[in-house]
Amino acid sequence: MTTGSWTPEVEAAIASTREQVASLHAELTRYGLVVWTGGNVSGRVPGADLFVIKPSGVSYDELTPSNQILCDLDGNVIAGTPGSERSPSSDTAAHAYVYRNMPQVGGVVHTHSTYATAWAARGEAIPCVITAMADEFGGEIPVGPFAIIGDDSIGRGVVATLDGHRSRAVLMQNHGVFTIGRDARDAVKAAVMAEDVARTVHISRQLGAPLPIAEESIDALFDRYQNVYGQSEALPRSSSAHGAAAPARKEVQ
Ligand SMILES: O=C(CO)[C@@H](O)[C@H](O)COP(=O)(O)O
Repeated sequence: MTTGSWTPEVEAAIASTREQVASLHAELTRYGLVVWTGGNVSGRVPGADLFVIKPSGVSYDELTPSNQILCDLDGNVIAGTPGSERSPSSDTAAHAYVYRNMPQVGGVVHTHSTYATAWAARGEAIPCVITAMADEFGGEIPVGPFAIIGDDSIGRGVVATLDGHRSRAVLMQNHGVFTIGRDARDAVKAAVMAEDVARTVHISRQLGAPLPIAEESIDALFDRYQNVYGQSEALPRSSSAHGAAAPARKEVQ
């Protein structure tokens, strides 16, 4: 365990990240991506070598900003901080490895969502056969290696698969989904959309052979969705029942 004292700006960033990570866990249950205490969300603290992650095995309806766990980028819990009396998520080493090796990533999510995990169990990438996949993932959702939980081997598999890949989601073989994003909300969106397209493509395959989309069309769809879709940053944002409108999308490399 390490301890720390920070500037008022970093303290504020820590508090804001705790709020965001705690509330985003409710999106995983809202969209049916997790059961019991499975899955987890983490968020990098802007301006600091820190991230916030859920406590291990704690019921989703008990998660609050103050019981999220603050860690350094080696996955060490910061002693004396709120929540530090509990053990962090069992995937903390994986999340930490991603943050250390993908500096552009601001959020990481893990689920065992049903359809995406069924594809992971077969070790098969989800082919890009619907425009929603081109929009969100810029192509297929790839498969990462089988890796046992508990050290950074899952994180190594996530980084090895996604670094330089347009997809923000990876199907870790025989395990489940890991997603990355520019922040925790973006990573949660990737997890929601990964399960949605996994279900659609699965159903399509039950009816017959889905038709591929030409690469140039995938590129055009991805570019439009990442750079044109939604509201410009300059326009006033309207909040919605689902929270503030998503900011203009930027591609996570
Ligand atoms: O995949 C696993 C367990 O096999 C974990 O990711 C759990 O799904 C969530 O663990 P905690 O975050 O509660 O420790």
